[in-house]
Amino acid sequence: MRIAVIGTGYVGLVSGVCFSDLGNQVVCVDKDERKVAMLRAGEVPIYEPGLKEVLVKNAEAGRLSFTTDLTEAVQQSEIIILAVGTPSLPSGEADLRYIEQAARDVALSINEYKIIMTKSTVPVGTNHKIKQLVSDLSMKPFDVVSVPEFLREGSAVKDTFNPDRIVIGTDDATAATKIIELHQQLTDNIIVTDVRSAEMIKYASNAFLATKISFINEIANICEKVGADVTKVAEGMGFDKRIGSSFLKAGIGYGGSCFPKDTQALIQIAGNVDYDFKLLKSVVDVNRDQRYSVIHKLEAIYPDLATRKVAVWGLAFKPNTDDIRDAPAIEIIQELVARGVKINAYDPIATDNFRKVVEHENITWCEGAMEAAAGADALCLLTEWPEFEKTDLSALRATMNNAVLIDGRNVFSEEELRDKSFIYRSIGRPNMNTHNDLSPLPIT
Ligand SMILES: NC(=O)c1ccc[n+]([C@@H]2O[C@H](COP(=O)([O-])OP(=O)(O)OC[C@H]3O[C@@H](n4cnc5c(N)ncnc54)[C@H](O)[C@@H]3O)[C@@H](O)[C@H]2O)c1
Ligand SMILES: O=c1ccn([C@@H]2O[C@H](COP(=O)(O)OP(=O)(O)O[C@H]3O[C@H](CO)[C@@H](O)[C@H](O)[C@H]3O)[C@@H](O)[C@H]2O)c(=O)[nH]1
Repeated sequence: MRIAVIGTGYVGLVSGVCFSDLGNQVVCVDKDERKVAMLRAGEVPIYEPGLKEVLVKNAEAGRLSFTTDLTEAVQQSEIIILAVGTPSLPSGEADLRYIEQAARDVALSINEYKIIMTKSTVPVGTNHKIKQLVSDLSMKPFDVVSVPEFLREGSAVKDTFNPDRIVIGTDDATAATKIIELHQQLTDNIIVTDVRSAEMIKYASNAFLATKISFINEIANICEKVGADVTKVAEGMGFDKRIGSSFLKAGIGYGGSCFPKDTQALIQIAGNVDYDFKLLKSVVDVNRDQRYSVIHKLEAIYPDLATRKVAVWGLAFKPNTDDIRDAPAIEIIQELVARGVKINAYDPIATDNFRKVVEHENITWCEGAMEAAAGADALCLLTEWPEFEKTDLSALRATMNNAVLIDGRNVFSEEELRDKSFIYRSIGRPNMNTHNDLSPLPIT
């Protein structure tokens, strides 16, 4: 099939690469000339493991190309995939200006029958609006199909080639057949629904996963007070197939370009039809508070926190990505800096992106983990990059001014820390937090 993908963010790029790898002819369109020039040169504008290899392979095979010329791309394709951003407005509602503009651009370019397949996450009813918008501008035949995307950053290639399911929302049987054909090599779990249900499946899925995270974070907070270990609690719960073990990792809360935005949007979608989504509002509140748990733990150790130097390991919202959109590290570092704390920050990949959003004279950007820890009064681990697990804790203790470790992602274990003389705080693991055997060094 001949496919045009509009937007070369995570979703557009990975979809384009996947469909070309399946033998289709794919052209990816972006209005950002810099991105298109990079992609044409075989460079990938985002850090996503495995993406570059498969992109270059398909580009060299002549199945995948990149352009800024939307009209030509649309005219030569049968299927047009909309994969542009739908960020949050200040109200929390999804900002539909990019998807509406892309739909208009497509409408003005249609020369013959097209299937417009929306992969962007859009509020319920948006695909009907897109249909209206296109038919207002074009007399040519077309169908609009909602195919929400479920990939995760950091494992986007694997997720796209091995999806748990494909959801196809359409009212048209012919379009459904064509889109099923496009995906049938990927999975047998293809669910065809009406358009509104497909749109809702995406929001409901993200809201449910966010709920699991806020739930386990609240359990963690109670564990700290009653003397239980949340990692054991989550393990014990996860063996129950009805609960499942995934998305039960307690920490400093969820971030990223999707959960914060999509939970807010669903609250708004509900509000627009006079439904007060109380549960999801609490999920969002819990998540906001959870980010501050790191600061509360620091304050409990250092009443004079403002005079201290704190190392931060991890700036990206999760490991294996350079994406810092709504990363918990942003709010945590901004709050510490506002209090006068000096920060040594380090991330293996995301520092350049982070500096575009947070810049302050009290922040020193470091090239390595040990460099960041040198002379610090405390170290906060905010992203569980694999390299942090391999830390030589004796060397870490020796380089820090005070051996205080706040582990926001429960990376280290009690065994590893025994006899290392750290004051150690993690999330929901009270035994370690009060363990006298750790013989903490006196704080200077
Ligand atoms: N990032 C994810 O992991 C993920 C996963 C599932 C779903 N989604 C959803 O997919 C959508 C895209 O997210 P993303 O993170 O991949 O995108 P992004 O915001 O990183 O990139 C969007 C791209 O679209 C381009 N663009 C915007 N308007 C255009 C137009 N009219 N013509 C050509 N190009 C245009 C922009 O220049 C940009 O490069 C969002 O709705 C998001 O919620 C994202
Ligand atoms: O047990 C867990 C799992 C995740 N997180 C955090 O949750 C956030 C999101 O993680 P993840 O879901 O792995 O990454 P995303 O790339 O944001 O993917 C989510 O958002 C995408 C965009 O909608 C969807 O496509 C995916 O299915 C959905 O998992 C990150 O900050 C994680 O640190 C936790 O705190 N605990």
